[in-house]
Amino acid sequence: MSEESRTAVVIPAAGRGVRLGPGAPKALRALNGTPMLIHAVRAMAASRAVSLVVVVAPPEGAAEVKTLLADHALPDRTDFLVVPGGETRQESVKLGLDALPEGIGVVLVHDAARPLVPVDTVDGVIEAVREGAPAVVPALPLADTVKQVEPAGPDKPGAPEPVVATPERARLRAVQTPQGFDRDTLVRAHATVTDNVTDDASMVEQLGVQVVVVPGHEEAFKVTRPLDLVLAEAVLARRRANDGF
Ligand SMILES: Nc1ccn([C@@H]2O[C@H](COP(=O)(O)OP(=O)(O)OP(=O)(O)O)[C@@H](O)[C@H]2O)c(=O)n1
Ligand SMILES: C[C@](O)(CO)[C@H](O)COP(=O)(O)O
Repeated sequence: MSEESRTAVVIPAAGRGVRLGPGAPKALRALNGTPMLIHAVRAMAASRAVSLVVVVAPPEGAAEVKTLLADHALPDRTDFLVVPGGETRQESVKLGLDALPEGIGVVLVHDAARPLVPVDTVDGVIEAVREGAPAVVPALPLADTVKQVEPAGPDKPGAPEPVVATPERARLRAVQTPQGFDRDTLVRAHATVTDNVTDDASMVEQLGVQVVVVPGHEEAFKVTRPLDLVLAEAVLARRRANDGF
């Protein structure tokens, strides 16, 4: 592996988890007794291609996150850094990018809120970037039909919303993380794009750079609402049962 193709992962973990309900910051909440963040860090460090993981911690929680990383078994081949996060996911990712050392050529951005992504998905994204794609996102086809609506607005919750269009489902994909990038492309996107967007790949799209999709995985789902915790614990239980055979 050339020095320039060394791969780092930035894990934005500074969100509050409002949609999950009251409690600790989402990344620090437990899944089967282990913080979600530790599951996510292990999922990234499971890839032999990953040499550095930068965790972007809740702003007041960097010391706690450093202690968590020290207290849990993690692969020796991977280095870890912790930096405090920002007000938005975008700001947090930028703070993680700013902490990257020289010699990293490929950067993955992975939500702490997707703790169960399998290593094959991580490796698939890294491989596509190393083969020359500047921006790669894992994604799945949709199970539901999607409608574009005229949103009712926050002051009218539950009000009927007029449908504007029904995009052709076969052309849509639900995008996951880790999203992988050539480092210079992602740094340029974060230096250029000022709109608040919901993923890093759309910032790269705004530069006019081609983003490509590779297969995602059902277990890379994002823990967003309380029911997702139930699903995550069921996935962990199934993995444990399968390991037992
Ligand atoms: N200021 C922020 C906001 C979000 N994130 C991270 O971005 C990822 C995706 O965000 P999301 O699932 O929306 O997490 P929260 O912002 O915590 O959720 P909510 O919107 O329900 O508060 C999470 O790993 C979250 O920790 C972050 O690092 N910094
Ligand atoms: C980056 C992401 O996970 C891709 O699906 C998603 O856009 C994050 O959205 P969130 O609202 O910040 O959870």
